[in-house]
Amino acid sequence: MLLTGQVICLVGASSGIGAGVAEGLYREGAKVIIGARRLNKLEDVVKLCNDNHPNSQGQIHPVECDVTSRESVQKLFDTACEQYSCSSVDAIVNCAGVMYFTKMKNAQMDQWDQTVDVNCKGATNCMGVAIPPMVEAKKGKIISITSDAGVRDFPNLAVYCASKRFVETLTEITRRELVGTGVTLHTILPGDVKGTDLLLRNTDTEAADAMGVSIGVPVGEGFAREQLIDPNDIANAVITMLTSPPHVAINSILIEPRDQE
Ligand SMILES: NC(=O)C1=CN([C@@H]2O[C@H](COP(=O)(O)OP(=O)(O)OC[C@H]3O[C@@H](n4cnc5c(N)ncnc54)[C@H](OP(=O)(O)O)[C@@H]3O)[C@@H](O)[C@H]2O)C=CC1
Ligand SMILES: CC(=O)[C@H](N)C(=O)O
Repeated sequence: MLLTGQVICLVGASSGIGAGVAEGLYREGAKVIIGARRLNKLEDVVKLCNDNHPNSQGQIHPVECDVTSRESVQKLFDTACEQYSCSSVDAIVNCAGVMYFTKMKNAQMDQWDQTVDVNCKGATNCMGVAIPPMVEAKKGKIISITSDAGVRDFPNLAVYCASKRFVETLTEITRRELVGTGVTLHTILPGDVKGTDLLLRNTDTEAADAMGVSIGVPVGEGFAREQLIDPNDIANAVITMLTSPPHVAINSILIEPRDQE
């Protein structure tokens, strides 16, 4: 097992990519605290990990967490330290995010607010909570799942693309600021990942139709292009970052379906 003994906080783990990353970390023997708002779905993830990997030396515990609240993120971090008897964690992985296709002329302002709150403020809350104890401990990795939208322009996703660029910029500047402290920052930029809940709450059918995607269904359903990557591919990218040799920092991984334009 590649991650035996590593203590890892994982937020946004109740479905999709985060649930897949949780399984990968557990499979590799990590001690994981998983967080999200839907506690019942987190409990399903714990059960799935135990059922699928009965011989793992890993541990996994669910904690209700809303990344838009700094107190809630602090509670999750503190729970990890108490549960696993440490003053900091080896890594925090942030998979929490929302994505809404919206045409700017349709002014879906509540969805824009939520995008900024979860994607941007969620990232600053994770960093604000994790960086001070990590610097004190002289070690720690902060991994944010952003998107290929962090480096590519997708029409009908202006606020989402901007939110992902925010996290890319935040990460790169913080990474440079913390050089020499032992704390490193990383992003994973996925293309389309199948089977996740990301499009379930979309409502702007005009924007979705313009992109040729179906909303209200798991990502991938109704896509013209069949080949997509899956959450386990992202889990493997996270594990690659967490297991690099000490003198190496894999700062970013852009990972897309081979045939995505
Ligand atoms: N699927 C894809 O094609 C791609 C996804 N991504 C990114 O990956 C990340 C995960 O998305 P994906 O797995 O696809 O979608 P899902 O909708 O399946 O997962 C989103 C996760 O974020 C959590 N979340 C949302 N709001 C909050 C909140 N306020 N506090 C805590 N957790 C929250 C959800 O949990 P809950 O609702 O229980 O709180 C859920 O666990 C997102 O950042 C997305 O932008 C990037 C590129 C491609
Ligand atoms: C821009 C995209 O559609 C990307 N696959 C994402 O979900 O972030």
